[in-house]
Amino acid sequence: MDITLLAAIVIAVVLLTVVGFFLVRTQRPGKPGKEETTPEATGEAAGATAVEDRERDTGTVRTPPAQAPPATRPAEPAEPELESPPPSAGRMVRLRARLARSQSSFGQGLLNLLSSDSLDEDAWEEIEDTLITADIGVTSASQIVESLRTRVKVLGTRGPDEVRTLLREELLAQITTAADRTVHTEPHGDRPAVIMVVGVNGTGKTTTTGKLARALVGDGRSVVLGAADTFRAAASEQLQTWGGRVGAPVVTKEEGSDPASVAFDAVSRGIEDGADTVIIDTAGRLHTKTGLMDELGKVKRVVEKKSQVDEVLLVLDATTGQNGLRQARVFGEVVNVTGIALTKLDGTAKGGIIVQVQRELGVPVKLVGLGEGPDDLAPFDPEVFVDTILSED
Ligand SMILES: Nc1nc2c(ncn2[C@@H]2O[C@H](COP(=O)(O)OP(=O)(O)OP(=O)(O)O)[C@@H](O)[C@H]2O)c(=O)[nH]1
Repeated sequence: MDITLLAAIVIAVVLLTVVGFFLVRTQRPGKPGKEETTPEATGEAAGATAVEDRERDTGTVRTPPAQAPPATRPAEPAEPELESPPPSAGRMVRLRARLARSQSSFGQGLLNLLSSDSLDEDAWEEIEDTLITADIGVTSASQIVESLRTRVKVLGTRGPDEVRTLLREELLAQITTAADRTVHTEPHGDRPAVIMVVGVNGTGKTTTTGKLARALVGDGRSVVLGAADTFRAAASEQLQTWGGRVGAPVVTKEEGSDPASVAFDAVSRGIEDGADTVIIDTAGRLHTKTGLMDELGKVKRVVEKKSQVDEVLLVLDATTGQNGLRQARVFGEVVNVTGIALTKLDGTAKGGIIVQVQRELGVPVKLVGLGEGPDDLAPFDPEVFVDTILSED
């Protein structure tokens, strides 16, 4: 055999052996190697890299990849049943027992003094002191006493009914103002009415916002709530609970967000939804903190870019007396308060604050809080108030 032919055969055999060895290796199962990478896997990795790049570029929050649905779905949580709150009309009459409990000692004290056998100087002074102790204010107290002295003299006799009638008229003359007590909740055109709820810490703003929303729903209105108290996370949760119970959507943002932006979004949502009323709960702030008061002014100005503000309700705690008046003055300067919601009237005998706050601020008390229950907020009715504190039962 030719030596060249032999060499060619040997080389061919060696080549076939080497190729055969590699072919067998690649078909054998073993550890995942580079050659095992699937196109899908490569695509996923490329996709992930693209997402990461986008995130790096835009700083957006990453959304977790969609999970494959489980074979059997867990049961949907049951929708909470919506409550049907009672309408707002006649609430003060329903809550008169609360009012009688807290205020009637004041009324009865006055009636007893006026009915005493001799109405001498000391007695008149005591009547004036009783009125001042009830936070009615010095000016109003002396006006009431002056007028009563004159009328008692003219009347001559002082039977219990006459005394009651006199006192009723004098108290009503001090409480009734020409100002309108309507809470302006009616939408105008395609825009909802906008109500801002303001006040110092702990007066009951969030509670009043929630109670008012309930009362409006009870009156057949649709309401959107704005949790612009972004300072206290619990306030937003509290409001969501109030809203959830009556099906009122609550616009919120994370703690520390700009309250003006929450308020703006809440009004936008109200317009989109065609809601009747938007109520914005704001953070409690001390009237002495200029920065915080400026922030409140900003919230109102930002809302006004979207819609007029129909009502600014100042929430005052009836138990804080004179301090409440100081707060009212400063808030009035910053946001043009249109009405007072006087809370915790069930917890104090100093209902006379109603007279003083209206006189000082020239703004009517529109709502009164008479308890911690969800429906313990009532439109203020001066006649029911006076009749209750002068009633014998
Ligand atoms: N007895 C009584 N308690 C009330 C009334 N209104 C509110 N409260 C209570 O007052 C407390 C404070 O109420 P909130 O609504 O949290 O007060 P807030 O003004 O929103 O508080 P901040 O957000 O901290 O400023 C709660 O315990 C309420 O239940 C009322 O009319 N009567």
